[in-house]
Amino acid sequence: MKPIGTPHTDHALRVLLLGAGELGKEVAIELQRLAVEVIAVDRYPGAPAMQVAHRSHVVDMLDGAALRRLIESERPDLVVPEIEAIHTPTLVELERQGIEVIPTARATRLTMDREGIRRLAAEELGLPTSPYRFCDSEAELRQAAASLGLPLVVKPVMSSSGKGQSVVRAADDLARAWDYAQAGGRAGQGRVIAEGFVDFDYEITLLTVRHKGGTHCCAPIGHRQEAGDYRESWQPQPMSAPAWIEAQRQATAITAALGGRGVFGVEFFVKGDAVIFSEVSPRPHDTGLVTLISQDLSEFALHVRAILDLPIPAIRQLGPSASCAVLVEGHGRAPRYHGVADALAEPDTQLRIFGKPEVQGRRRMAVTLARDVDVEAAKAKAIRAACRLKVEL
Ligand SMILES: Nc1ncnc2c1ncn2[C@@H]1O[C@H](COP(=O)(O)OP(=O)(O)OP(=O)(O)O)[C@@H](O)[C@H]1O
Ligand SMILES: NCC(=O)N[C@@H]1O[C@H](COP(=O)([O-])[O-])[C@@H](O)[C@H]1O
Ligand SMILES: [Mg+2]
Repeated sequence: MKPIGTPHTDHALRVLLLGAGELGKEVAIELQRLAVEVIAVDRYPGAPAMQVAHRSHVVDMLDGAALRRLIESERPDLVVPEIEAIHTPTLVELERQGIEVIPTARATRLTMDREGIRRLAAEELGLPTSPYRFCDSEAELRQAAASLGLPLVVKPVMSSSGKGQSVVRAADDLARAWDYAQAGGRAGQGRVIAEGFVDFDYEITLLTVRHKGGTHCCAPIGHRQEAGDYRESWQPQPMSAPAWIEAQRQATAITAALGGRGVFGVEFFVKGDAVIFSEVSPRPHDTGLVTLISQDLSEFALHVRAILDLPIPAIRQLGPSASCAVLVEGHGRAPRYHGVADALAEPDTQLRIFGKPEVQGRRRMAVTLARDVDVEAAKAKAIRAACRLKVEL
């Protein structure tokens, strides 16, 4: 890795962020603190990370030719994907030509497609997962339901944050689930995964950092999801000793198979001592926003240290903590935020407002963060803060 230089000069160390949402904004801030030049890219202007980057581009990252032109003109030292919806075959080609992709181009290709990561985890590494089938038509979905049984979770193979995802509890719902997945998938029509419903006690994200000194799993993050999107997360989630050991084993195995350096968000379902792999993000995870208040080095700071080949000698926990997503529904541009003072009135409370320029439907616009004597108290405090924030569209 060349040394850190001075932004806006020939000596700058330059990072290109593919995706400029709330997670990228925090990564950009951490890079800015070290005088790394940040170039933020997204599909729309005014995206959160663009607001704190040195410069930005609006590009359709699913367009391989446009992505190649952008990367070849910027010649960044590191390409850091922040979302899944990227033309990853182009990243694979560019990596062969010497462009460094975080964590690796192959990891971004495998994880942008639920089929790639599921086959790697279940079929190559033998990790326990929900039973599953891939289906290309409603008829195949019916066959999957007959063989796997109900309930089933149906998801487009290319989607995130629960888009196009639904739970089928009765055979009558299969047609609706198929249509919903077709409308909600990122690349339009296409393949779905049908997964047997896992009846878990709780679910976790294990933030796993691969860095020059080795691999480290952060304390487990518990979270609650609604409609496939996270609502609250907390750290640490209490776990039995065998489940904790098994989750770390699986997280180490899947991240080693993906390779490269950086933070991964490894998602598991836990039932008793049984740990079932769900999926993994080869980048900071939304449920990991809680680490902005729970750790001395947040997942964003850890990602930056890992990708710049800097040491991570210790990660300190600051106390039981929680985050609460602020979802806004409606239609409007340039929202205004009321009740910020009320939201921040209690001790050990923080807020991040992402600065997204508009809402069309439902969108996560902010997150509240809280620390308290235990995770239940922290969660209640984060929810109270979120309720006090009023977003005017
Ligand atoms: N097979 C399953 N059994 C039970 N619950 C499930 C199953 N699959 C998904 N879920 C629930 O739906 C949530 C979202 O699923 P998943 O993580 O696969 O979607 P996603 O769109 O990739 O979300 P994100 O991008 O936010 O991680 C899970 O966290 C879990 O709560
Ligand atoms: N679960 C994935 C996730 O949380 N991704 C985060 O949401 C942004 C997109 O938000 P938007 O849909 O509001 O533009 C992404 O850019 C990323 O920061
Ligand atoms: Mg998920």
